[in-house]
Amino acid sequence: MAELLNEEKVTEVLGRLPDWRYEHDALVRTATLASFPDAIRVVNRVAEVAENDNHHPDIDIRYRTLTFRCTTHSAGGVTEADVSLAEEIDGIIDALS
Ligand SMILES: C[C@H](O)[C@H](O)[C@H]1CNC2=NC(N)=NC(=O)C2=N1
Repeated sequence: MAELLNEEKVTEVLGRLPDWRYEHDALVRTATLASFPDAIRVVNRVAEVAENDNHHPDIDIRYRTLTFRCTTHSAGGVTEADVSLAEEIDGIIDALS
């Protein structure tokens, strides 16, 4: 079972992930892209990475604005897998913005 991160560790992680926040047992980030196709390109790339990692974010798509929620469903909260996925999502957004 993946180990849940405690409050102190989550705080430390958020220091490295300035675009993310901790909300209801998940790391959450919102990003607005230049167009709807650009947003979907980000979603498609994240989907490939998530599938490869076997760790999937919740994704909310509203026109150009994406909201990613990273939580480990099987653990009921944030684990290292969510931190890694958040970092990968940041890289994809930076690369496709
Ligand atoms: C069977 C499959 O490995 C599991 O359902 C994986 C898939 N992706 C997952 N993604 C996330 N975020 N949490 C999980 O617990 C999880 N479990």
